[in-house]
Amino acid sequence: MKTVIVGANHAGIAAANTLLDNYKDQQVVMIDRNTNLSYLGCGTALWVGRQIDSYENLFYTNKEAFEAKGARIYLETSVTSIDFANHVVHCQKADGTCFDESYDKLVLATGSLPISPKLPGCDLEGISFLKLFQQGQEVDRWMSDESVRSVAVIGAGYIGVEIAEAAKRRGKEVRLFDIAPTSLASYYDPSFTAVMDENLASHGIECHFGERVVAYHGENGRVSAIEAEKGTYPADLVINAIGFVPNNELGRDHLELFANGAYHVDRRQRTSDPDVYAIGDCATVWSNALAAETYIALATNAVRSGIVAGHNIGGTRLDSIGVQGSNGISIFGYNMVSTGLSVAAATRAGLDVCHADFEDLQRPGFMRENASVKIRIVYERGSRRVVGAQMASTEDISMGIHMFSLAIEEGVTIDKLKLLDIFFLPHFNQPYNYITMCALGAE
Ligand SMILES: Cc1cc2nc3c(=O)[nH]c(=O)nc-3n(C[C@H](O)[C@H](O)[C@H](O)COP(=O)(O)OP(=O)(O)OC[C@H]3O[C@@H](n4cnc5c(N)ncnc54)[C@H](O)[C@@H]3O)c2cc1C
Ligand SMILES: NC(=O)C1=CN([C@@H]2O[C@H](COP(=O)(O)OP(=O)(O)OC[C@H]3O[C@@H](n4cnc5c(N)ncnc54)[C@H](O)[C@@H]3O)[C@@H](O)[C@H]2O)C=CC1
Repeated sequence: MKTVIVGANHAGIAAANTLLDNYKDQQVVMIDRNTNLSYLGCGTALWVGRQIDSYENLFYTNKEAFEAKGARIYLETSVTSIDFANHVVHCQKADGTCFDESYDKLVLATGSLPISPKLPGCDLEGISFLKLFQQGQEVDRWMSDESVRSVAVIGAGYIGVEIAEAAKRRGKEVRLFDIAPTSLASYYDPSFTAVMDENLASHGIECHFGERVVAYHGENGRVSAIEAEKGTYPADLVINAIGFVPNNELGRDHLELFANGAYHVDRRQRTSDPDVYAIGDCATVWSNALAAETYIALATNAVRSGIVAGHNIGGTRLDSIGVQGSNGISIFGYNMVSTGLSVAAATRAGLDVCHADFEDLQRPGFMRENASVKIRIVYERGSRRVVGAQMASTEDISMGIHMFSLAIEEGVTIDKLKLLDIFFLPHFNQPYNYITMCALGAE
């Protein structure tokens, strides 16, 4: 059996490794137009902000590793089109030479593309995105340029907030814009985003939320300012981070699509064409919180969907168990984690939800080291099943959110959480843990 995988980043890598490590009869061909693979984009802000020494360790595999496993892998090679009827992938190398690859099974792992604000002046030099390793290198070069004194970041989602912190850590004047009224509005409710906004402002980032950018301005072909609804501001470097769209350029005319253009897949990652699978940022996911298909572009989803597709192609039936979109962020030492739906997201999705809030110290007051933890649990009014949770603290609260992820996945109710067995040890938490107290406070 021959499987061709288009896209050899996180999702494609997971599918290829699953096939190569478990199904020795499989012939695997991987094709990617980039010069590199496995780059951890999450490291860009850490490296640009000099929180890690270099980008060297932000790659976790390479071309040779797949060749050693018997795969054929073509980098700097674009798939230009696919003949789905005859099972042929048309490819073009960087030097212009073309070749075809036939397939028995095809995996589309073509990921996502950054949304580009179509604004006047968008061709000026000094306007960047932050999707690729090469773009991270470009931004780092700009940050090292003394003439770059002010940086404007458009989009205060995860990428925008993280790169704004990085620019501040590099001593730049930083302005952060978003059309939403707060940062991180897609993931957290206002009582949480307000704390992040304060954290950003207190570290010197000028936040312009609820303010749309309308144009870039420049001199001698280089950006020098951005114009927004409430004013024009200096900007020697602009970083666009206003979200991703699924990259469906190869299959949109043949395969069934979700509302935002992602390939519709079933729980085995199969598209509407039985010989074609789609994984990662170009495909939909099943949300256990929504109990519906949706789109959540995360490396964690990319990897898991690659594993599921790999096993199904290899001959082992494996259904995706769905996702909760668990995610986290840490900005100037303030940590926020969330899973499932915020009240705002649940309401937008038409769910009738309630929520319980609580805030307390992590440990008993007699402990020398301590910090406050905010928590919100979101649950459906009728079924009382947990559909989301948000937590925030300077403490590492990441392990707590994994429990909520499992609770959502398994349909656990808020009432079952009230007396959940949670250990007590003063080093770690309080006799009445904030999860217990939050759940007990539910109506
Ligand atoms: C700055 C940044 C920080 C992030 N931080 C996090 C994080 O902390 N946690 C997290 O979970 N997620 C994070 N993400 C999101 C995560 O990187 C993506 O969800 C993940 O990369 C999706 O993997 P993928 O393989 O599906 O798609 P992609 O990574 O987009 O890879 C798709 C691949 O397909 C190739 N390709 C596309 N079309 C063709 C074609 N026609 N021919 C040949 N090759 C093609 C591309 O070259 C690319 O290599 C971050 C993203 C960015 C940009
Ligand atoms: N820590 C993590 O888990 C990380 C995850 N990622 C993932 O990568 C993907 C891309 O991240 P982002 O680009 O940050 O997308 P995002 O969806 O997280 O944020 C985009 C932001 O841009 C804003 N926006 C949209 N249009 C705008 C406009 N015209 N002007 C100003 N603001 C506008 C939105 O309100 C939103 O706040 C996301 O799926 C994200 O989850 C990225 C970085 C870190």
